[in-house]
Amino acid sequence: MSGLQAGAEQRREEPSARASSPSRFVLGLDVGSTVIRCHVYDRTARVRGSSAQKVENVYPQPGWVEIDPDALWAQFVAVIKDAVKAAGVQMHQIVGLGISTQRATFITWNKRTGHHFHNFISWQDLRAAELVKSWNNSLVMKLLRGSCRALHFFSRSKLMLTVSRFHFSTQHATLRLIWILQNLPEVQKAVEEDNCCFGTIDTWLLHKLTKGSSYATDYSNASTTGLFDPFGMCWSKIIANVVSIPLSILPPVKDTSHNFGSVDKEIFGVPIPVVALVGDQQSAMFGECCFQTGDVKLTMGTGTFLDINTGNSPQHVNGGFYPLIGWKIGQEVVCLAEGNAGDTGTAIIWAQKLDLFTDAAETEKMALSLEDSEGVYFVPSFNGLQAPLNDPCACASFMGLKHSTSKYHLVRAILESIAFRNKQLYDMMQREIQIPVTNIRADGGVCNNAFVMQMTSDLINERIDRPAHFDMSCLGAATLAGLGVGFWANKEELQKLRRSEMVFKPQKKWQEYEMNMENWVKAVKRSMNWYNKT
Ligand SMILES: Nc1ncnc2c1ncn2[C@@H]1O[C@H](COP(=O)(O)OP(=O)(O)O)[C@@H](O)[C@H]1O
Ligand SMILES: O=P(O)(O)OC[C@H](O)CO
Repeated sequence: MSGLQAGAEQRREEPSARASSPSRFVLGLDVGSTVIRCHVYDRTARVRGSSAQKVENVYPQPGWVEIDPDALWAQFVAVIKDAVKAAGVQMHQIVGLGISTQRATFITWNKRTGHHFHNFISWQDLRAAELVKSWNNSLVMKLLRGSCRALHFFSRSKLMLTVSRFHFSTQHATLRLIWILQNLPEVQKAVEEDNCCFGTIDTWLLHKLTKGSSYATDYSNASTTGLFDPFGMCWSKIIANVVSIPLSILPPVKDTSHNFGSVDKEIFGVPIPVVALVGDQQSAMFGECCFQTGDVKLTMGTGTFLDINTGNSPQHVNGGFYPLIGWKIGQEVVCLAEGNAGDTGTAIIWAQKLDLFTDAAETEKMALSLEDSEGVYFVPSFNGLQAPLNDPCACASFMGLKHSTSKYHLVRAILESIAFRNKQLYDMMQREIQIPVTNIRADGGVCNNAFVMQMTSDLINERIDRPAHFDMSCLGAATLAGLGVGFWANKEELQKLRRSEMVFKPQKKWQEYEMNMENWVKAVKRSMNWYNKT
């Protein structure tokens, strides 16, 4: 959320909307990597009250990123109470709760006592980088890929093709979980005694909200762990067998919009039903009403996530874009292909901490006050480089610094790097996914920035629509929940409620950026494999 200066923020909204007050509401929550927020939505999908708090990541060692589950739980409960209060409504008026979460961040806990064994291990955490490298180069994986290639040749099975190209990544939960099992004997012991539960944030929040009576995840979250087979729509026996993760520690997978159980009465005074669990990118896709094949959304939050709706069957893996389940509602399954860049908002926050500016909103004017970055390039790689380069050992860097370089050039170079990464991801999507793009819609905190939005539109030569409210993960979770309890009738109704704030149209030709982008790519290449050299 832009302008979140203090630890917390509460907003009261739109008195005109209040006048026509319908008496029932749904809550949409987004547990992001930077911010945890809750909005109270009325039937017109207007926000009636909000609350947000900054997520405190813990960095116990370089490359390690964790979240304290007790702190997160306290914040989760607080933002719900504060948002409902800010909306001026009562808890009993809330008909359902939808929760969207950062994905593949996981925890394990003791099945009998409910106590967690360790902090959440974030999707940004790099502790498994060595494991990833050795597994990807292992004989087992080479044999697996080779035999699946042969099987695909005879069967034309998309699953076989996907496994033949499968590579682990640190963003998958799989090898971070293996790291935990190898390094925390207590967890390994619990697994052996059938006393260990694995959960991504959605599963663990559900466990807390229902005081241990519900244990589940949804298809969208499961499909992002790296342990799921989107073709069979179940946990992947192949991957689990290869790395020796017992399937018994994984939660049952349910529809995205589903009655997951009710919040224990002691928490909010009334038993609110939890009616949607959804991964944040899939949720943003739903909130943006990207319901048709070819619809694209570009989320620029902590990281950048570019997703395309690929219809009702998953695409096989081609290298950079990975197949995911968008959502499953009854018989309807919508699949996505996604590519991502790990460092977007993280670069803005880093620069802010260095006092290059005091508020992220200033960056736009700083960049626009210059003709160009004077040959300064930034490589956004605090968390390694994802596809198409896939290098967890790349470093973040500035190149081309001069005596004349000011903080304005540095800020412009950071913003340009976000747009260049967008272009790189968009080109990869076009190469790998043979589906014509219909609409492109942006969201996430960094889409506040008109400089980044315009430059991205120029670079990809497409119109990009920015919605009126861009907390799309909250809206997606709320609308998935609302559909589940009949608050809204169908997706057509949701489409009518969607409000666009601005459409960015290409203004400059790609050729005008070509040389700069080539230089930026050169800087990126020089930053690769850095941590192997030291
Ligand atoms: N005007 C802006 N220009 C650039 N970055 C911005 C702007 N407003 C907010 N941000 C950045 O957006 C990020 C937060 O985005 P958000 O979507 O809320 O994150 P997440 O959902 O990943 O927690 C922060 O890094 C913040 O600095
Ligand atoms: O926290 P966000 O919004 O950047 O999203 C994180 C992703 O869900 C990780 O897969």
